[in-house]
Amino acid sequence: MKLSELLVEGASLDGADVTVSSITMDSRKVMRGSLFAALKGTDVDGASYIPAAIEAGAVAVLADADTAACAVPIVRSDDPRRTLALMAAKFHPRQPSVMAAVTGTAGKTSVASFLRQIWESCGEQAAMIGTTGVFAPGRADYGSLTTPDPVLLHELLDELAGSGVSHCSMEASSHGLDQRRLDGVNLAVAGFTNLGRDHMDYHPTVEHYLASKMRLFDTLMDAGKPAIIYADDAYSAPAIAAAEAAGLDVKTVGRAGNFIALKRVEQRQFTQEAELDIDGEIHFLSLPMAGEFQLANALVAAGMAIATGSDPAAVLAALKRLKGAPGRLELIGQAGNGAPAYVDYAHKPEALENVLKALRPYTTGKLVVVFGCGGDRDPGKRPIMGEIAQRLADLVIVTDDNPRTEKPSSIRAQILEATPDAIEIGDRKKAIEEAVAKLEAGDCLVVAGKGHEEGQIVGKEVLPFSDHKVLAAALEATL
Ligand SMILES: CC(=O)N[C@H]1[C@@H](OP(=O)(O)OP(=O)(O)OC[C@H]2O[C@@H](n3ccc(=O)[nH]c3=O)[C@H](O)[C@@H]2O)O[C@H](CO)[C@@H](O)[C@@H]1O[C@H](C)C(=O)N[C@@H](C)C(=O)N[C@H](CCC(=O)O)C(=O)O
Ligand SMILES: Nc1ncnc2c1ncn2[C@@H]1O[C@H](COP(=O)(O)OP(=O)(O)OP(=O)(O)O)[C@@H](O)[C@H]1O
Ligand SMILES: N[C@H](CCC[C@H](N)C(=O)O)C(=O)O
Ligand SMILES: [Mg+2]
Repeated sequence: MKLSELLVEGASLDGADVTVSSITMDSRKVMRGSLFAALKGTDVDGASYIPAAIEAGAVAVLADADTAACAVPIVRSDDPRRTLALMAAKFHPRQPSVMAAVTGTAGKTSVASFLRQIWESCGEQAAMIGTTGVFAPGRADYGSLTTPDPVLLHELLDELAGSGVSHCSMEASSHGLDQRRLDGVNLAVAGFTNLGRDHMDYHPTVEHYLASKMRLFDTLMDAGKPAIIYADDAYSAPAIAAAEAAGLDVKTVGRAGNFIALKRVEQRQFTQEAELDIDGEIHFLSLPMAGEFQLANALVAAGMAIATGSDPAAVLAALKRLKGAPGRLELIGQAGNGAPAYVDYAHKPEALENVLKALRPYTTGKLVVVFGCGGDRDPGKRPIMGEIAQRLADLVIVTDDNPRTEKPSSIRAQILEATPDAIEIGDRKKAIEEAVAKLEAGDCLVVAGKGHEEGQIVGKEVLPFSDHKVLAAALEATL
């Protein structure tokens, strides 16, 4: 493709109009004919790799407006990340015709998964892109980033559209939004679940974190398009205000919802029965999963489906058959004495609090939690999560999550500061086995933090590890 055909608003070409055969933001992936996007990152400035990229065959460079001239044409931009995403969208032009993105601190993966399931059940060719991977008819790829980088994302959307996918849900992480990874995605609907403490290692303030999330509404959506907002969160009001200011068609769901109003909910151990008011009509819903937060996620997903044209009756029918996303309050099994054991992806304070509160009503004996915190991530959440576990569980086992490049024992020590009664077992497998061994009839166990993950990151290495497999084996041994 000619460079001039890839040019977008806000970018100008300094040099000849060459033919570009691929786009990349990583000098190590440059091939002959590539456009190399030199981006300022958190660790390094991509501009320092321009000579290496040209050496490797780059025929053009995309960079900051003030970048010095080099041996190849330069596309200059005041916002190179956005320009890169918009150029990638032109280079890979096809997208599923109905694209949906959901943001929020917790619930994105669940909403994206629920929305895909609803669409599928309504007969659509549906896909989802998120933390757990890419899922589409005949395709299940294990994931890495929640929101892929823009080049990969647009390539993927083009591929999905080409394979017949008409509907696609995706997660919009705050990193993804801030780094313009989703720019250029033609969104039909956007969703918001909630806002809590997360990624304070990346965002300087909560306001910055919220503003990053609100890019979904104020930059990525065209005025008049629907925004589905969960109404019962502490941050619902600012999210509604941001969406209204962007001229979106705001529809709210939840107890205070105007689009889908939750009138009543009765929790059972493995299901919940709800009454919903949609357009003045009361509908009964039996959701086949535990945890009121999952009902909140289901309402956001249902709202997004209805707002993009799905029939409300078909959507409600789909909700009755919904499956939880892998590793989200997932019941793995029961010990020989009947005590249930779950895996959950709670790796941030509000999530841990929610999951423990969701399980408490069905626990006649001890509520047992095994968890740790990831290394190279916000250390501030460690004692907060320790305090939550101390307050809401009866037996706490503090173990390792993904230590990454940090010393595992010091991560554990920061959690243990606030959970003095906890047992410390660094080895995650032993911790899970010990927890199962301590289960008595009436107890309930949740292994939190790693959810669907299939590896444990120690140093720079990913060692095979699955909470699901370890827990299932430990439970099996008690039968
Ligand atoms: C902190 C962060 O978000 N970093 C992301 C960011 O990297 P960066 O641009 O800051 O990278 P950098 O290392 O400073 O390099 C700057 C530039 O130089 C380039 N470079 C670097 C070295 C070289 O030899 N040649 C070269 O060209 C890099 O490709 C990059 O373009 O952009 C990259 C491309 O999109 C991402 O892969 C990378 O994600 C890292 C791996 C990561 O761990 N991110 C996590 C924190 C993340 O994004 N998480 C969110 C939220 C999770 C959730 O809550 O669900 C997610 O969406 O997954
Ligand atoms: N609506 C919600 N409110 C509060 N907590 C929730 C909600 N939904 C999910 N959780 C908790 O957060 C965990 C992660 O859920 P999910 O994967 O759906 O969210 P996410 O936003 O995609 O998270 P991540 O940013 O880590 O990918 C769940 O395992 C559960 O503990
Ligand atoms: N997408 C999140 C996942 C964290 C999962 C948790 N197990 C941890 O390692 O902290 C991140 O990269 O921050
Ligand atoms: Mg997710």
